[in-house]
Amino acid sequence: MSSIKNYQLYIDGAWVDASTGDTLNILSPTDESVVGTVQMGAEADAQRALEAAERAQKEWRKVPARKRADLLRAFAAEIKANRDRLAELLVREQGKLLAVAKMEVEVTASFIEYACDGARSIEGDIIPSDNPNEHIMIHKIPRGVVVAITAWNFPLALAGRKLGPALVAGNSVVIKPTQETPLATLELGDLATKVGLPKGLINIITGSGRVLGNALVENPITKMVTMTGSTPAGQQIFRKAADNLIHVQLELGGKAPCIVFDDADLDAAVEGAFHSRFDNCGQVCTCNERLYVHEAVYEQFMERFMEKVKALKTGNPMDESTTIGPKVNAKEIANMEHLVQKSIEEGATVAIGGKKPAGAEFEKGYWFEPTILTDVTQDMTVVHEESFGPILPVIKFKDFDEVIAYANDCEYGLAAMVFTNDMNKIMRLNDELEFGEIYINRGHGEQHQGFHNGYKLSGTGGEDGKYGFEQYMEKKTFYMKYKA
Ligand SMILES: NC(=O)C1=CN([C@@H]2O[C@H](COP(=O)(O)OP(=O)(O)OC[C@H]3O[C@@H](n4cnc5c(N)ncnc54)[C@H](OP(=O)(O)O)[C@@H]3O)[C@@H](O)[C@H]2O)C=CC1
Ligand SMILES: O=C(O)[C@@H](O)[C@@H]1OC[C@H](O)[C@H]1O
Repeated sequence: MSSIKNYQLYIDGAWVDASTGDTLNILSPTDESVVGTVQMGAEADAQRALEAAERAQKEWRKVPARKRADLLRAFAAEIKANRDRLAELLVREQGKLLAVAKMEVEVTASFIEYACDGARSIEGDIIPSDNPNEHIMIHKIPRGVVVAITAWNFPLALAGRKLGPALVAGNSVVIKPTQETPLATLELGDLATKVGLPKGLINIITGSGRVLGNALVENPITKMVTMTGSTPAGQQIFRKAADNLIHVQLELGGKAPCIVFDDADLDAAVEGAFHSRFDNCGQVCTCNERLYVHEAVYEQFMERFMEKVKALKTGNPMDESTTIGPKVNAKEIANMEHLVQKSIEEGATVAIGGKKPAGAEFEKGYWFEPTILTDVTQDMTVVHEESFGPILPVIKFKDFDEVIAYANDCEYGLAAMVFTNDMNKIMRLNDELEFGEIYINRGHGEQHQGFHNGYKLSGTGGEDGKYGFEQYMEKKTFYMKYKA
C-alpha cells in the first residue's frame, strides 16, 4: 500500500504552506480511498508565486536559449528516470491504466524535449527600410510570467506540453493543476530542484480554479495564460484576461465526429473508431464522440465493432489485464447517467452498457460500462453535448453531403476522424470539415510537431509545433537609423 503524502505549495524553489490553512483530500477513482492531500492556495499565494516567477524570469531571459534547453533536457531526463513512480501516482489519482500512465510520463518528457529542439529556431527578421541608412529589426522575445492551468485527463503531459515551450522561450511559469489530479504535477517541484533549475522558474500551486486560478489570471504580473480544460472555464478565463489584455491560449472541449465511408478499410476503421473512443476511458479531448457509418457497410462494421466493445475488461487500472478503468470522479459518472437517460427519453437504444457495472469490486469508485447507443438521430442531445467518457452514439448516413452537414452541425471544432480511400472525398473533406485537426484513415493522436488547434468553442491560439511555440513569445521591432 503506497504511503499518503501531504503536499505543500512549491514556490521559489521551496515547499511552503498555503495562506488559507485549508487542505483537500485527493481520492482514488478506483476505490475512493485518499491517495494524498494538497493545500488550497488563494490570492496571497498566487501573488507570492507570481512575484517569485517574475524575479526568476528577469535572469532566465538573459540565459542563451541553447543553455536554457540544456537545463530543460536534464529536467526531461529526470522525469523519465522517475517514470514508474510518477506513473503509479497518475494511476492512483486519475485512474488511467498503468501502461497509459507510463506513456503519459514519457510524453511529458518528450513534449519538453521537442521544445528544446526549437531553442535554436528562435529567429527574428532584418528588413530593409524605405528610408536610406535604416534597417528594421524584429526580435522574438519572451512574454514574461506565464500561468499554466491544466485539466485532469493527462495532468502531467499537459504540464509538460506547456512548461517546455514556455521555459525554452525564456519565460517563467506558475502552474495550477486541477484539484482533481494535482499530485504527479506537484512531484515536478522536487525534480526541478534536483536538476538545478533556478528558483522561481517553475512554481506549482494548488487550489480551486474559481479562486486561485482566477487570482492568477487577473494579476498584472501575468503576461500569458495557457489553459486546458472545459469550454465554460476557458470562457471565464478569456473574459478575465481582457482586464489586462494578456495573451491567452485555450485548449477546450470537443465533439469529434468519426466518419466511416462505404469504401473504407473496415479493419482500420474499427480499430481507429474503437481506440479513439475508449482509450483513457474516453477522457481525451480529441475522442470519437459520435460515430457516423455509411448505410452500405453499417451491419458489417457494427458486427466487428461490437465484438471489440464486448471484449473490454473493466477493472483495477493497476491490473495489467484491465483494458478500461474508472472515470475520474462522481460528477463525471452523473453526467454519463444523464446522457444515457436523456438519449433513451429521446428515442435511442442502449445496444450495450449504459450503467454502473455489477460486482463487489465496483461498489466503490467511479465506474461506468462501455456504452453504445443506436437508433440515434442527429438532433439528440448526446450528438451535441461532449460526453468525455465511454459513451458512443452511432448514426447511419447515406451520402457525402449528408454526413458533412452532420459533422459540421456542432459548436465545437477540435478534431475529426474519417475513413475512406477516395482521394476526391479526402480533398473535399479537408476543404469542408470545420475542425482544426483532421485524421484520415487513422484514429486520433496528435504529434508534437503538428498543431493542436481548436475552432469555434474548442479554443483559441492552438498548442504544439512551431505555431504553438510562437505563442510563448512577443515581438519587438527596432527602426535602426545610422549615419552613412
Ligand atoms: N482541448 C484539449 O486539449 C482538452 C480539453 N479538455 C476538456 O476539459 C474538460 C474536462 O477537464 P476539467 O479539468 O474538468 O476542466 P475544467 O474546465 O473544469 O478545469 C480545467 C482547469 O481550469 C481550472 N479552472 C476552472 N475554472 C477556472 C477559472 N474561472 N479561472 C481559472 N481557472 C479555472 C480548473 O481548476 P479546478 O478544476 O482545480 O477548480 C482546472 O485546473 C472537458 O470538457 C474536456 O473536453 C480536457 C483535456 C484536453
Ligand atoms: O488534451 C488532450 O486530451 C489530448 O491532447 C492529450 O493530452 C496529452 C496527450 O498527449 C494528448 O493525447
